[in-house]
Amino acid sequence: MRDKVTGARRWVVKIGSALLTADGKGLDEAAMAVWVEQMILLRDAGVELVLVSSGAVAAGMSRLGWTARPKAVHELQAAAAVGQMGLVQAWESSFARRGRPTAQILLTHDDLSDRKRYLNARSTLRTLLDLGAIPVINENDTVVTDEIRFGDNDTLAALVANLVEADLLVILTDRDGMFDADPRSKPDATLISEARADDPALDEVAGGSGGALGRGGMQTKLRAARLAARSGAHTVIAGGRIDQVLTRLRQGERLGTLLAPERNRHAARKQWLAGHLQMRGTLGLDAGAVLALRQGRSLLPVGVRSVVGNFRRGEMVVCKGPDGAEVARGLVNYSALEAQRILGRSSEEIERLLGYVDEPEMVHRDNMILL
Ligand SMILES: Nc1ncnc2c1ncn2[C@@H]1O[C@H](COP(=O)(O)OP(=O)(O)O)[C@@H](O)[C@H]1O
Ligand SMILES: N[C@@H](CCC(=O)OP(=O)(O)O)C(=O)O
Repeated sequence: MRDKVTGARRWVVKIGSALLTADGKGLDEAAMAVWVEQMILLRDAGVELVLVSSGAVAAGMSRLGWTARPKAVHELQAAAAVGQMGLVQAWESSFARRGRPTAQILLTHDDLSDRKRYLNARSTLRTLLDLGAIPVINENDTVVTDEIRFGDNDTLAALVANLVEADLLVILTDRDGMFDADPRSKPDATLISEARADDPALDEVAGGSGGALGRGGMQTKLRAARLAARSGAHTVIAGGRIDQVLTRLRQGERLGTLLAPERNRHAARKQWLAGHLQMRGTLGLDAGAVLALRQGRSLLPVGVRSVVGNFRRGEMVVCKGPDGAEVARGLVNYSALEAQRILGRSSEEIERLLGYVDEPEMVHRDNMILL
């Protein structure tokens, strides 16, 4: 199963408060530099990386000289605002020393539930990845209210993994992975090396909550693995203090706990597409195209009769049959303008009509859900 780790091309790496703040004594910049070193090597080897970093509240507490985590929300938010400055400063300067730009992204729940903001966040993140920058993400703690908080960054990291369609979510924490019982209360607990994310037996073992600094504990990490699995990502929960942990994971070493999605990436992606993207337009199909789609084939321009809407390449469209009934939904390979020009034509004609060919299909079957 570790080939899923070695072969992963897009990683989301989440580093929790417990690790980042050297048990509450400010940011552990030496440890951060060691992770940066490894992330630089991964990035140079072609792995696209998104970093989800906690630690703003803990870093802020230390900068403000507070020893106990405050209870009042506005105090937590103030600490986060102070701490976030130090947090991004530390990541930025550490990556910059190795010539990699970083980009700060602070997200709230609304940013991921509102379709338009979701797509905006998605295209910005994709652009940053294309540019080779390392996005550093945290929750926008200063503006969230209790009801809409992610609260723990495990959940945020999983939603980010969905957002960028990551292959792998790596959750680094202060334990070596998920144990078959909370190691705080059972020191002889053993590490679970591999499991399926949806295994109900895991609910029992991940019962305890987080430590003094972190929020989630194993429960939110398990939930995160299940959320990430929805878009087909594997999750590794591993010890951030293990020597060269990221590099060794990449090399296939069986470190930490690997949680596998129940469906393969392909099937999971289709299911996830079904619920997550806004429809941008409609393609009207002829009867032959409807039949082809029902047989599991891709939609070719030749079977398209009409184009409605103003969509861009990569956006979601509805495919309707001659009777107006919805047949499928999928990500379209051509913009509405381009689609208008190639509809009813054979794929061989695309180049002559447009001057280039993106794909021979209007909608590829991998990016389509039949209804
Ligand atoms: N089954 C388990 N295996 C490992 N750790 C567990 C388990 N159940 C609870 N924990 C606790 O979860 C803690 C990690 O979560 P948390 O403190 O939220 O860290 P982070 O800041 O990295 O998110 C561990 O220190 C551990 O005490
Ligand atoms: N946004 C918060 C992170 C919340 C939190 O504690 O997360 P985690 O340590 O990952 O369980 C912060 O930066 O302090």
